[in-house]
Amino acid sequence: MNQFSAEYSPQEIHMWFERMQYHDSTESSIVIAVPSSFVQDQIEQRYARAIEDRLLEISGSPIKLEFHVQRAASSPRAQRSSAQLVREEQQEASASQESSRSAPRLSVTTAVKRPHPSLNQRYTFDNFVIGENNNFAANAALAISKNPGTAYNPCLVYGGVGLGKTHLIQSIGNTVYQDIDNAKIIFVSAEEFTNDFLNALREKQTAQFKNKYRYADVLLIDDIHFLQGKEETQEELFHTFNALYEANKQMVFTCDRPVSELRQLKDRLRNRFERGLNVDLKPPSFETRLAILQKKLEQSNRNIPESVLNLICSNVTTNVRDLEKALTRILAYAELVGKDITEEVARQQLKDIFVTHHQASINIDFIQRAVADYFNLTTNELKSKKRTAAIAFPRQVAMYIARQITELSTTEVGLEFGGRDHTTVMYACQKIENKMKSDSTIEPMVKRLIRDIRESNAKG
Ligand SMILES: Nc1ncnc2c1ncn2[C@@H]1O[C@H](COP(=O)(O)OP(=O)(O)OP(=O)(O)O)[C@@H](O)[C@H]1O
Repeated sequence: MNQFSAEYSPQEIHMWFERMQYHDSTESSIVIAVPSSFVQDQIEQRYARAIEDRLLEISGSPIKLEFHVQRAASSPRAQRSSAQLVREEQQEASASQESSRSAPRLSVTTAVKRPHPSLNQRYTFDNFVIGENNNFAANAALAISKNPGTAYNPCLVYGGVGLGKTHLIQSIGNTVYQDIDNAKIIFVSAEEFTNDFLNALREKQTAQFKNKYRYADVLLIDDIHFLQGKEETQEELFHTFNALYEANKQMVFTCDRPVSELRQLKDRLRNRFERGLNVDLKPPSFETRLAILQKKLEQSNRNIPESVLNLICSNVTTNVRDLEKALTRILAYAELVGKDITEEVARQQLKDIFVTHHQASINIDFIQRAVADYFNLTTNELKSKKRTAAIAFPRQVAMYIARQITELSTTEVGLEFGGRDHTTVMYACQKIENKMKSDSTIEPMVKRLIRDIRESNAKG
């Protein structure tokens, strides 16, 4: 390391080199122990190539640098949460940055930059309210943004409409963009990726296309369910995926359902998506909905009575975008018409948004009531934890019907049946499908129930 001291500042040596320890070696590699993935990533990006070049000079044969993350079990540092560690290391990194020379590849930056051209500046972690429905996904996204290309790669965030998927992956992009100089961040919807690819084919510019996507440091693709049935684009994404994965570049995708439920997706691409961390976003609880509205009010420096906030949160339950829409409308009304916002005004102005949400929930209520009546049970029994055959089978029928005639995902159906997991719903649907094949009485029964439910729903 002596030769390095002439080239690097004392701060850099203290910050990075003194945190490396010899761990192991083979003929062609040296394994270095480091205290965290973040340190590993930084060393890889800043110095690995220079160290490997120096090792080649000294030994005359290529020696690869490998890393082993080793946290001291008993140190107070090790007892802190990984999020705290990431934060601390990030702060230390920023502090040491001032005195470090500019790195040849990616390096941490402290200056606030101009917005990224394809990212919405509003989509940041600061603006994202974390509740029980999204804390796993939000913390994963936060960890990725501090340490791209390491622990959670690839990551797939899935969930229903308007629950914050785009907000979360763009927050990753915005954070990496602000924190790391020269990081090449690509955010596209799956539709844009497809169009880009088809244009490249048409214009015979596939080499440019490959250069664009296969040299990204962070690739963010929104709404991958759009790729269903698009075999050529899937094939191209498969190769893009492999190139980035091999190069330890971060990929994050979003989808409106678990990948296992995407029907027209090639297995090998599905396997790639499933290889990393898959996290879901559920609809927010009443308290989280309230916190989201309060945050939006705070940001716009406005205020509305608590009773109106409660009214909105009680009536808009499954979609944060609609929650925002309701708030925006009521604030605009107050400003343009100059009236105080009362519960009555809110009820009047938000009638259509409220009705849409009630209709969405009526379907599943109808289904549960109709199925419970048919089997002479109560809806509470259907939603209960009881697993006796007399209840389990009707519950599976109700779940199957819910999947057939509503837009709800398996995650959402699971929530409506006492907070069950989406895999339970998938299992139930499979079970009913099998029974319909093996027992000729089942299919007519399910079809009749579906017809009755549709008719009574139409009558209102
Ligand atoms: N937890 C949250 N805190 C604050 N705002 C949120 C939260 N979740 C969602 N939003 C806001 O709700 C709106 C919809 O979110 P977003 O577009 O990210 O949803 P989505 O899941 O990508 O929807 P879609 O499936 O329609 O693409 C955005 O304006 C976003 O900022």
